[in-house]
Amino acid sequence: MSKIIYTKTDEAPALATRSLLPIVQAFVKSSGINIETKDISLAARILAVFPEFLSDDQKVSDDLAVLGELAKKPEANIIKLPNISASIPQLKDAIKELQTKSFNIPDYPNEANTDAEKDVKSRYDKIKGSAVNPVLREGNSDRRAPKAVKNYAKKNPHSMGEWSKDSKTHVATMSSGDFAHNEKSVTLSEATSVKIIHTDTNGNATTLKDAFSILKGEIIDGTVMSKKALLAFLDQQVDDARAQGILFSLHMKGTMMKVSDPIIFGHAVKIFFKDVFAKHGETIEKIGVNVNSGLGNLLERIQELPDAKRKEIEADIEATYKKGPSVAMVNSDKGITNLHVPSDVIIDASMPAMIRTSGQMWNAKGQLQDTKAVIPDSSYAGIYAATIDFCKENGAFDPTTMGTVPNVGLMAQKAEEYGSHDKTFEIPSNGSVKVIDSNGNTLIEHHVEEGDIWRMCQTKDAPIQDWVKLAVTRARASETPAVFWLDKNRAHDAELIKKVNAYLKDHDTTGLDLRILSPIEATKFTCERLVKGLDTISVSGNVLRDYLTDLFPILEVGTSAKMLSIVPLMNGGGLFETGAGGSAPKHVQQLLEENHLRWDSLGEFLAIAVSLEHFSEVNNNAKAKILGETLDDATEKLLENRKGPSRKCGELDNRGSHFYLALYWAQELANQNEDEALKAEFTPIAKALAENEEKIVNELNSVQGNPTDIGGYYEPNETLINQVMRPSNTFNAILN
Ligand SMILES: NC(=O)C1=CN([C@@H]2O[C@H](COP(=O)(O)OP(=O)(O)OC[C@H]3O[C@@H](n4cnc5c(N)ncnc54)[C@H](OP(=O)(O)O)[C@@H]3O)[C@@H](O)[C@H]2O)C=CC1
Ligand SMILES: O=C(O)CCC(=O)C(=O)O
Ligand SMILES: [Mg+2]
Repeated sequence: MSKIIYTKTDEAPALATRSLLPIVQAFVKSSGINIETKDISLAARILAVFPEFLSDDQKVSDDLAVLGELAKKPEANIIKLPNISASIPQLKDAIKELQTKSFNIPDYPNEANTDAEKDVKSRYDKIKGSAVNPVLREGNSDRRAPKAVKNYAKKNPHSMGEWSKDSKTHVATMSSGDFAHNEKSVTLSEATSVKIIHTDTNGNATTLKDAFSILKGEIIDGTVMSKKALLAFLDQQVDDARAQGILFSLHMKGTMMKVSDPIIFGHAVKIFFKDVFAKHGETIEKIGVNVNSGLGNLLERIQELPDAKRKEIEADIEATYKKGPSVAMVNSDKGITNLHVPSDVIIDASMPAMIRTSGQMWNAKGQLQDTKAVIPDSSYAGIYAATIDFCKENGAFDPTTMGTVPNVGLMAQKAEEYGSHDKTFEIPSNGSVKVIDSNGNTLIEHHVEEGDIWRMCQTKDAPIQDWVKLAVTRARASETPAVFWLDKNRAHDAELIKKVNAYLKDHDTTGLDLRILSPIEATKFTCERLVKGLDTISVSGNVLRDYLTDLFPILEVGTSAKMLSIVPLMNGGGLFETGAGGSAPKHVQQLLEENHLRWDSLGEFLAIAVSLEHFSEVNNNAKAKILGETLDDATEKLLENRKGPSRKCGELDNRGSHFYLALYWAQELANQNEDEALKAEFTPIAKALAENEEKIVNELNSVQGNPTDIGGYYEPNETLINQVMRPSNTFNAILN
């Protein structure tokens, strides 16, 4: 029998699941709809790959692999909540927590020398970073703000910091030597296989990656980030931030770009603290500091040193801060800077948050200050620069009047940069890197130097065809202009543009406004329309999909959590992602400190509704359709009545908002006349929920205000977490 899969993930969304899922299961049970969970949390993914270290009752199945297979089948119907894309510090924390819970898994080897260590490290490296989404995304992305969400934001605008023409905030990006400028791109006219070979200046060749197959029509790119150019750029930016008296802030995607970006992050830490590294380099090396894991790793490792040496290093770090520039802070109370942990500042969320806050970030004193946003590679930095320039010129966007920017994103089958990590290499020595096909022809070649970061990306043809079709379908369905964000002067985009022009001919595009603009031009065009209240679809590649589906939603509706996020799978199934945001670690902290969860499950509500609709179509189940439609109506009512979670302790939180969803959903089901059985079932439930509203809300809100314990962070205790997330006996009894 076909079923809906609901994913168990991490942090705030996983907490919310413990409250929301029992409600949804209770509502759909009588309609022959089975909702099953699959555990793709970081903890479960770790346990799944180390069975031989676990006792039989500790072993877990590899649910991610199961879902990866399912995503390729027509019966797939998966609701995917955001999960942790773990940086090394997060991975190590999770390992430590599991070990204290008597899971006898191995440590993460900082350096792997023996075969056994290499094996352990390679298993962990597959779990690291963005390891879930790319496996499930067997389709392209269709993300937008539903009308009800947009209308709610217009009537209840979120705060927007003002912009001044004299703001010193700006984006700093490289003008040569980076990935954007060194890119070479080829479209394969026939299927082949390629290997990646490094040859040093003495002619010694090393295989970086053994032959792997490339499909006919596939686009492949190779490019390189010059270490020399990067270091010079970073050094210059530190000096310039100091001279201008603004914050230094680095914005990377260390999670999805899990090989390249931590290396770049490490270089930034070293350059920023160059006096410290110059003086103590040897000691730092000896105690095994991994600077790619951030300043946090250095501060942790020096605790092992004798007191005097440690204090000396700490004093030199202090001196660097004093000399300036000031660094943007993640948490000024705790002294955590942007350079502490690579996963604390993730560009898709961090840049829009800054733009929403007048282009300012927090300094060490806890005050907002103008900022230099350092985005080394220039491939996509220009969109933020253009948005910032637009705000300087025109002032902040106005959520009560601005239009909307839905996105159609090319992401299927690990498209573009986000699939490049297994083909990204930190170059060991000067020489060349070549991509060579099965006939021995060199397709791409770069001269490289020691420490450069070389990478290759792939984009398959079938996903491109599907993406063009999705763009035309969406432009037609919403009668909205659609812009392909592609730069004819960039090697990869030039190849893609040829395909877009060819595949657009497969569709009826009469009357549609479709254009191709460079990302910077597209930003200007879109922003100019936005302030006039006009909508524009962005049709973009994978990285811009990620950036744009946070940037515009955060400006328009305050958070990307409110987005409808559909992935029509290429083989006919449906993957319904919830929102476009992440796992919000700050929200867990608040729950632990004061038992208030401000996570908004709106994205989940929207995803469940479309999943039910998809289920009804595939299984010819009319009840599922009614459940989906009534759920959407309930969500709209919830927005109208402002029953979303508040940020403040003591007020309605995530759990309370779920109660209202249940109340309104039951009422909608009781009020519909299409299905008598559902009406009869939900009439008394709606009545009971309404009669007990005050009592239930009181039971849900009165638990707030005290610290709470869920018995773990990555692997919480099931009993405790369920108790915390379902504290109303009255509500639970009605659901049962
Ligand atoms: N699809 C996925 O699986 C994704 C996973 N991630 C992962 O999430 C983690 C955190 O990433 P980060 O970049 O900080 O992004 P987040 O989206 O988690 O956080 C940014 C901020 O957005 C707000 N926010 C996000 N979602 C919600 C929600 N549902 N309800 C209310 N507010 C929300 C919160 O603001 P405030 O605190 O002000 O309330 C939050 O602090 C990382 O591990 C990252 O890899 C990130 C993006 C997508
Ligand atoms: O997979 C991840 O790490 C995050 C994904 C993401 O940010 C997105 O797809 O919007
Ligand atoms: Mg994102």
